[in-house]
Amino acid sequence: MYQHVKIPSDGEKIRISTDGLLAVPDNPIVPFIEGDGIGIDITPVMKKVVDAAVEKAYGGKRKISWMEIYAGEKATQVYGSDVWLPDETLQAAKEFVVSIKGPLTTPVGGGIRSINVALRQQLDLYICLRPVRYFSGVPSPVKSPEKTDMVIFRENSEDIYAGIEWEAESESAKKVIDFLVKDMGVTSIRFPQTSGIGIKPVSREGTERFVRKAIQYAIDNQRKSLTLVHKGNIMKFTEGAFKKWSYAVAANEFGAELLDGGPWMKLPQEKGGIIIKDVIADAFLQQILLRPEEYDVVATLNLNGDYISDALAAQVGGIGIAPGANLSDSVAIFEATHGTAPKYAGKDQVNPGSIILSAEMMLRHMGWVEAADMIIRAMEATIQHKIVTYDFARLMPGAQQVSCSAFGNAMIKYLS
Ligand SMILES: NC(=O)C1=CN([C@@H]2O[C@H](COP(=O)(O)OP(=O)(O)OC[C@H]3O[C@@H](n4cnc5c(N)ncnc54)[C@H](OP(=O)(O)O)[C@@H]3O)[C@@H](O)[C@H]2O)C=CC1
Ligand SMILES: O=C(O)CCC(=O)C(=O)O
Ligand SMILES: [Mg+2]
Repeated sequence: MYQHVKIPSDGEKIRISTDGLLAVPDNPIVPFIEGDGIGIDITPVMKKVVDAAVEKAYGGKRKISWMEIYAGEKATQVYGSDVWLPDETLQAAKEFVVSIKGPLTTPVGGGIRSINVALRQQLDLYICLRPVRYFSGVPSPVKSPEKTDMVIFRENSEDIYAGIEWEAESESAKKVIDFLVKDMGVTSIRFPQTSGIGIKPVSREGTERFVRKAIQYAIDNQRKSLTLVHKGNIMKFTEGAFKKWSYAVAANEFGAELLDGGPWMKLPQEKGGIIIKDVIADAFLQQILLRPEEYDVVATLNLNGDYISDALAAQVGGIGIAPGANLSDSVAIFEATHGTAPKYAGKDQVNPGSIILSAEMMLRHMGWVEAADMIIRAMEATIQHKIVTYDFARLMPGAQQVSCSAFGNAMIKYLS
């Protein structure tokens, strides 16, 4: 029973069958969170484009029944001023299996650090999957943006994002520092009286389940390489262990063998002969600009993945068209890489491309590939016709600058 969520009477649930595959009815109920800030602009446009693509692809045989669920500022209006992430939102995301969300503001002074992070942790959405590809015609700060074609696997449940930290000069921080100094023999806290403390948990189990999925993705999608991006030279038992455990999964579970004496590895030919390699995070950030064609699937921890997502998005035109998915072994929540961009909220101005492409990933995940393909073609055609929102128009001579909703309407016109 739901208190404020209205289940559409004309739809059916997506289910997970006994073999672990999705069973998607022709009229699935898909929960959506509108999102804060520019959520009010982009989410309705995304729904309109998706509905039009599904209608066109399946001639009315298939249709999504959208069901609104709440998080962020809208949840506080519906459920009460302290309720940023209602339990029934989590329940609906689990029960209806596939959802999509707009961006959510991090509440100032609330009990929750980030509602996005809380959603990922509470539903154990341990993979953040963010493909980065170039759409021809998009303005980019690099000379050959088409060379960037990567898929980021960002570990989504561990690392410094676990939110284990204590404020400087608090009783808790003092206690932890005392323990570190007296019981653990730590001598390297430079200013113990005034240090805040954060803890970075990275586990073998978390790494293994995550990198297993990333390698399988690389095999299933015929990718050339998988690069582990880490800062293991400095953080040996977290980032370094991530690298070590990941190579071990490649060897023990996928039969990878050392390449030229290692540490790089290669999967057997029947698994695509994919190269498994690693690079230190700072070097990676310069190499993606200098030689992006050398990187394909990228597997990395949470904080590195956050930085890398925005950096790579910029290379192909910015976070206006950067899609993503948060995945567990059962539940999926699709969302854009960008945030709530508050200064543009309600102005019908921003690029709805990120959430539309996130919905495209959702349709593909559901097996509705014809509608997904149509969305990709419509995005390509709209940009080719130089019909773009402000973010692209400011770097694109001769472009026709349109509003967020007009961009969606242009995409609908070019659905084919
Ligand atoms: N998953 C989520 O829900 C996320 C939520 N957040 C939250 O969002 C809030 C704001 O974060 P902030 O750091 O400003 O980052 P944002 O991603 O919200 O915005 C930063 C800048 O990116 C550009 N931008 C973002 N979205 C679009 C779009 N759709 N179209 C065109 N340009 C876009 C704008 O650049 P310009 O000004 O140059 O036009 C904008 O000012 C914070 O509360 C943060 O915690 C942040 C990231 C992810
Ligand atoms: O939750 C937030 O405020 C930030 C999330 C974020 O930056 C991301 O998912 O990339
Ligand atoms: Mg981010």
